[in-house]
Amino acid sequence: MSFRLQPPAPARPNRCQLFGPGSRPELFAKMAASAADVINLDLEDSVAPADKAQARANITRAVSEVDWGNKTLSVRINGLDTPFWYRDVVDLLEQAGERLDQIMIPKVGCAADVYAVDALVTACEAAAGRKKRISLEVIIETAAGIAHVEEIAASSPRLQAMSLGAADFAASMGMQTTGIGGTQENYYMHREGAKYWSDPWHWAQAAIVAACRTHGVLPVDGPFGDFSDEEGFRAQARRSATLGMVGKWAIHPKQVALANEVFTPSEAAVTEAREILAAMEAAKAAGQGAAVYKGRLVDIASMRQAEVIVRQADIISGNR
Ligand SMILES: CC(=O)SCCNC(=O)CCNC(=O)[C@H](O)C(C)(C)COP(=O)(O)OP(=O)(O)OC[C@H]1O[C@@H](n2cnc3c(N)ncnc32)[C@H](O)[C@@H]1OP(=O)(O)O
Ligand SMILES: O=CC(=O)O
Ligand SMILES: [Mg+2]
Repeated sequence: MSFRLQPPAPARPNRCQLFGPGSRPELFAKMAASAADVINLDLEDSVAPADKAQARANITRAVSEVDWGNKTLSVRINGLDTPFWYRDVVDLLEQAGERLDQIMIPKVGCAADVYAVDALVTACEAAAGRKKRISLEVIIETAAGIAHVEEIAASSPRLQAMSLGAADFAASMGMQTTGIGGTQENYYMHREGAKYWSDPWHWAQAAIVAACRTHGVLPVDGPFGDFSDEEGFRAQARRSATLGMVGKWAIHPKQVALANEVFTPSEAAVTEAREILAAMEAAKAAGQGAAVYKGRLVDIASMRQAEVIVRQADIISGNR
């Protein structure tokens, strides 16, 4: 390990973030009753400009009126290039109840974007005498966002999570697709008459995971637009989990169970992780730094790998 240690990410479940437009308040109770760990009430792209004020009022009321249980309650504000975002922050902080946990900033392009929202949140919190410190999450969904991903991950002690927003990311990068996540028809290699599809989101996900893990932020995979394609969602989510992401968005309630399934370590994986830890404890007691587990090498690095899985399972079961 470097002299500068890697800080742990917040110890809270974040397997699924369920989105719903602020302009559809009839969905709020259904969202609250879902099995998602995080609720994202949206003021941004799922709300038409003419509906922004009403959506703000709907959300402000629902923060206190709906029973959100033990979910993380987050509101996605409008981007810093719009005339809406400051009013989103001020109204939420002045009028929404203490139940609000988090504000999501879309289309973040540099650390100063987070600094600006942090400064406004800090002033509003103090002026309104709010007791609970609001946390922040960001979406990386522009060319500038991915180019500055590391400084964004380091931007504020309030920052808890960072998502990849595949739709806006594709648009900003000039990618020739209207697909939101998943396999892209024209992204393949060709060999001996066969096509081998590759994953155009992989490199951005890996950059987000590295930035997040360096600075103790939760890395999250964003939307998968085709909610009728369950296997497509599973495949993308499994890849994200394997890369180190902790969860994925649901843009339809059908996707909540899929995300929870993929981002909850299986019983078999947890059992194996615990067995590796036990094998290594026995090896250490015998003065060894390495051991054989089921015919393969395990050493002290294997303990760190196993601890990732056990920690994730413990966070989800509420043991941490
Ligand atoms: C690229 C991005 O920025 S993604 C993030 C922003 N986008 C969003 O927030 C969109 C969120 N999703 C939605 O608005 C909707 O799910 C839509 C538009 C995709 C589909 O809406 P509908 O046509 O109403 O969906 P559908 O008819 O399949 O709904 C089935 C049931 O789930 C409910 N439902 C639909 N969406 C949601 C939701 N987001 N949360 C909770 N419940 C929902 C419906 O009310 C319906 O309930 P019922 O069985 O009691 O009648
Ligand atoms: O905001 C999300 C996206 O995919 O764009
Ligand atoms: Mg977006």
